[in-house]
Formats: sequence, C-alpha cells, structure tokens
Amino acid sequence: MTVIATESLSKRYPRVTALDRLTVDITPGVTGLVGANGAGKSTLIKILLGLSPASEGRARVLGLDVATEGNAIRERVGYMPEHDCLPPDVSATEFVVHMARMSGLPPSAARERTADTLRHVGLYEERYRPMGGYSTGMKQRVKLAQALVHDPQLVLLDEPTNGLDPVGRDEMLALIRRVHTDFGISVLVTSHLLGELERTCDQVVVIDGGKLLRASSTSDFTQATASLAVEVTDREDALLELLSEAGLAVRAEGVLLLVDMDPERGDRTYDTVRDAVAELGVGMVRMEQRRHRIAEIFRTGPADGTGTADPHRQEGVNHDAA
Ligand SMILES: Nc1ncnc2c1ncn2[C@@H]1O[C@H](COP(=O)(O)OP(=O)(O)OP(=O)(O)O)[C@@H](O)[C@H]1O
Repeated sequence: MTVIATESLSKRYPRVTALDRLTVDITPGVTGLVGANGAGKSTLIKILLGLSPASEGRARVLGLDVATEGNAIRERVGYMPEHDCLPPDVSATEFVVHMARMSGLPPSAARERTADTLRHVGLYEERYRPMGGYSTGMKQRVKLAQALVHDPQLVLLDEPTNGLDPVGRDEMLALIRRVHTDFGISVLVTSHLLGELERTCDQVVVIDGGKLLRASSTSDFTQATASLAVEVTDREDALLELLSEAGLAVRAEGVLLLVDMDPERGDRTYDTVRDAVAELGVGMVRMEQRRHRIAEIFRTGPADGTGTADPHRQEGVNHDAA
C-alpha cells in the first residue's frame, strides 16, 4: 500500500530542472523529505497536490492521478505551505473556520472542528487574537491546524520547523508525530535538517538537485550501521587485537573501541566483548550501542553507491555523534 507513488517524475523550468526523473513509493506513516534548499521539495509537493503540472512522468496520491484528479486529491490531503501566508488582521479561529468552510464543511461542523484542531496544536486563548501579533511558532501551529481541519488522510507539510528555535522545533516535531499516532493521518514533512527528521519519521526520502538519492526506512538508515562503543580502563590495543581475532570488525576512536554490530551474530557480539575484557582482566568503563545518525552515513555516501551527498552543503545539518 502506498500513499504517494511517483514514476520518472520531472519538472523543468526554463533555466532549471527542479525534479529529475524521480521514482519513489511512500507508504503510510510519517515520511521525511529531505534535501538542501532548492533540491525540489516544494516543487514535488505542488505537483502532488495537482497544482502544478509535471513536465514528464506520473504521480499518484492516495491512488489518485495528480494530472487528472487534483480536486479529489485536495479534498483528501491537507497542505501546510512553507511561507507566511496568514492574514494579519484575522484571528486563528476565524481563519481556520474559513479554511474548513472552503473544504466543504457546514458552518457548525467547521466551528467545532476548528476548536478541536486549534486545541490539538496547542493554541488556546490566543486563538481569538489577530494573527499579526503571533510568534513564528504560533503561526506555524495555525498553518498546521488549517491543514488538518478537514480531517485529511494525508498532510503535506513544507518546512514546518522553519524559523523556530530548538525548543519550538522539538514541540512542532512532537506535534507532527502525534498527527499520525493520534489520528492515523499519514504525513510527508520536508526539511533541510537531516537530524530532526530521523527522530520523527518512519521513512526518509533524500533528494538532491531534483534526483532521488535514497529512500528507505529510518531504521535501515541508522541501524544497518550500528556499532558498539566499548571503553576499558587500559590495554585497548590488546583488546582490539583479541576482538579482531574473534572475527569482529573493530577500530579505535580516541579512548573508545568501535565494534561493528554484525547482524549475523546479533547479541553474541556483546558476549564476545565481555569475554575478551574478562580474559584481559581489565575494567569495563562502558559498553553501549551507538546508532549512527543519518548525517554521519551521508558523510561517507550512501551504502549502495548510487550517489553521494555532501552534508556540508546542507545548512544546519546536525553533525553530533549519537
Ligand atoms: N516557478 C518557478 N520558476 C522557475 N524556477 C523555479 C520555480 N519554482 C522553483 N524553481 C526552481 O526550482 C528549484 C527547486 O525549487 P524548490 O522550491 O522546489 O526547492 P526546495 O527544495 O523546496 O527548496 P526551498 O526549501 O529553498 O524552497 C530551484 O532551483 C528553484 O529556483
């Protein structure tokens, strides 16, 4: 079952190819669409909404063809645009009621759904004040609320964490996660920050220059290359040798030994390390699994060798080790 399927989808502007033969299947859940500024994220969203025709290729959203069934798609899909688009003299309540009416809800249902949705996104008394006085975080919440008010099956969120401070970002990401867990709505969320998507998303699609770089579940990105970080009181060199002899892939990084988690061995990797430490008679300071972050994986390029991505080009990428 796919919520979004594209087939060799391209979008060419006179001077730029914004999407270049993009073929990807997106399943239900929370999916991150990540790419540097100008990678083609907003272009893809506009095509998926049936608002902008593709130059080539095909796409289906909830089984509907974007070229011919745009109205039906927009009935079932919510959209949160990237840019500030809120009229400053209107309150959140008035605006979201208006958007609910535009989606076809009768007046009383529109008012009820608006109250529920604004509560869900965490806007309370402020919902009656003109939006011109809102903080960026509050504006992003209103934009999210209007995308949800008609109870869609899927929402497309374009850079919802843009302009937010780290706390605001975390809150927005938690809210996005709850859109799926509380209501079963699938989410496609774009960001140029790899780090924030890996915490929130079930799947990640990476595009660069309009081309697909990689699409897979977040756990495949991060766990496939998990390693065990081991710190001992002394004799690291001897331990490294012993573990290598036992058939483990080990390398030293500062005071740590990093042991690849071999899926074939599974938890026996821990036993091998424990036995080797005991045999040397040294003290174990720590042994913990280290999940690689998506950004780290991209530093060395995708494992399947289909392309390379340089995270340094992507502003704001979080390079911290896990
Ligand atoms: N209407 C347009 N006419 C001409 N070029 C366009 C148009 N819209 C987008 N582009 C170009 O297409 C490329 C992809 O833009 P797009 O907005 O999809 O990127 P993005 O990944 O969403 O980045 P951002 O987050 O900065 O918007 C860019 O080079 C952009 O300049």
